[in-house]
Amino acid sequence: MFLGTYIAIGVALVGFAVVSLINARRQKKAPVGDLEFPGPALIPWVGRIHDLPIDYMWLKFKEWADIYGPIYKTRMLGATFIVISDEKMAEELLVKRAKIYSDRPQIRSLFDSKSTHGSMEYLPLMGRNQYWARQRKFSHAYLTEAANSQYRGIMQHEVKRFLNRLVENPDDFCFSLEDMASKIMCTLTWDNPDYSVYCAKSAWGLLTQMSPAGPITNILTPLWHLPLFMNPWKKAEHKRHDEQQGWWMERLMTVKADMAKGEARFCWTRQFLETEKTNNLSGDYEASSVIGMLALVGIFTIGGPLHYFLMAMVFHPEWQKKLQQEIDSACGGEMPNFSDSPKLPILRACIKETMRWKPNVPTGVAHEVEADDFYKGYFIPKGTRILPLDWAFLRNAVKYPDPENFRPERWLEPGWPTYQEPLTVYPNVKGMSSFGYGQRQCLGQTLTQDELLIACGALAWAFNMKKKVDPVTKQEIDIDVNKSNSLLIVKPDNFEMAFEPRSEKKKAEIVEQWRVADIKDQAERKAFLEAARAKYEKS
Ligand code: HEM
Repeated sequence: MFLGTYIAIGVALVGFAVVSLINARRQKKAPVGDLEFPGPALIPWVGRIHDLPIDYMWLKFKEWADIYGPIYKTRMLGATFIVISDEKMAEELLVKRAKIYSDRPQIRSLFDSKSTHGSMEYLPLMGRNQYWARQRKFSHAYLTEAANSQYRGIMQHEVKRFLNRLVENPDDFCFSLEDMASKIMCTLTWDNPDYSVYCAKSAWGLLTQMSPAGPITNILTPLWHLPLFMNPWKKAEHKRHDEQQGWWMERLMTVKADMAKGEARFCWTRQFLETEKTNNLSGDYEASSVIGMLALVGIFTIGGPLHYFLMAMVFHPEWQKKLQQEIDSACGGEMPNFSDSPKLPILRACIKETMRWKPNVPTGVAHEVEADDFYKGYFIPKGTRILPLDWAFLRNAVKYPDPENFRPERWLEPGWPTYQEPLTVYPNVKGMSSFGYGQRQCLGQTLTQDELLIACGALAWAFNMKKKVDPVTKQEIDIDVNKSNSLLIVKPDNFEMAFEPRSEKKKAEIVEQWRVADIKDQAERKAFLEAARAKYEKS
């Protein structure tokens, strides 16, 4: 870095510190007579940034919850956080008072993440504004409609490809697993699974950019305000942003061009373009963004539980066995289908317990408060960020005895606090605290539930999932279940394991099922195109 850059950084930091100190002095104090939230002692301006680790931040938040209680306050570089680790309290604030608890904080290292200035790009990060309201409605309609019709066939197709890839190249499973999730989303959005690799890369680019563990400018926020010519973070974000938006727009334009020739099959983009006049989005740019965003979200969210399900199976062969027995008897030897769900409580329990054991949004997603408020005698000023700490909710030993361990029986056996009947319906993952709260609750719950059911069911139907044996030392290769990234949405670090087809017959079946599915898909695409071209030529 140039000397000038260091000087500018220094000036920016000092300037920011002065402004923040002035703001801190001006900051609203709890009205006299009202309680101050408990919480760790705070250093002016810095708050607790000095001892809040970037890695596995949720563990520190939980540690503080164990000391300061289920609701406490902390500050980081000028922002006030209320951290909640009691589900009832989260509901009281984020659901019952959703009217003023549903905004989002600004993410420093994204341009206009809240869409305050009309960028309309990132639905989950938007403030509670008009763009958010209409995009939420739009996405909700698509995810619901898709649940009823389109995506189930797409999921089954991609799961068959995934199993075949595991037979052909088992060591590449971390890639093929995420690629499966990406292909499902790329087919739903643009009817083209070949976009999957780029789309997944783009998804992680955005997720990194918005996470506290991403660019330093999300923590040392003043650095973001350095002039562009000496600001590598802003330059990098310009590049990432422009590429991503350009790619999303290109996808929409490709579908539009195909539609003009009658060559576009069903996908969300075609659906948008057909109903453009009746839906209330502002046009192509906004539509390309909301659709592109859904594609990205469906990749980095579902990847986490899929990875952790594999780990759970490796470490709990007894549950793997029970699961395989359940699938074999309930599905008559076939790969599980959506309609088998009522007969597969053990599968649903293993999936739900995976999401409880290793929640993949462990800190929760922050809501920002839009007006001064009081809760249990405590003052919550406007602008406070509320963090529903999912890691703590799911480690509540009263609701989840033996919380550190993978115990699917807590969903299956009477006597456990979480047991619920009928087992044809429960357990299921919808409504888990992991999907958030109130007006901002996750829109992808049905899609998640269906994809996990089909993918995890297929894995248990097809393979014995085991530790891998090192070919040289002949020792089993260990897996560290506690190592992951520390982004807002978590997945474990790549690990090694083995996928042993449960029999030669099954192996042949996996290969054959994919061969047939692939031929059918290609034939359908070809027939559609030929029919469209014939029609076009006639007209
Ligand atoms: C394991 C899977 C998933 C988890 C754990 C998860 C979790 C979450 C969480 C915690 C939020 C924020 C809720 C809040 O602020 O209170 C959220 C929002 C959202 N999720 Fe998911 N999600 C998952 C999968 C999906 C999928 C597959 C999609 C769609 C393809 C999706 C679409 C969305 C959208 C659009 C929002 C923004 C809602 C808004 O801001 O109004 N999610 N999700």
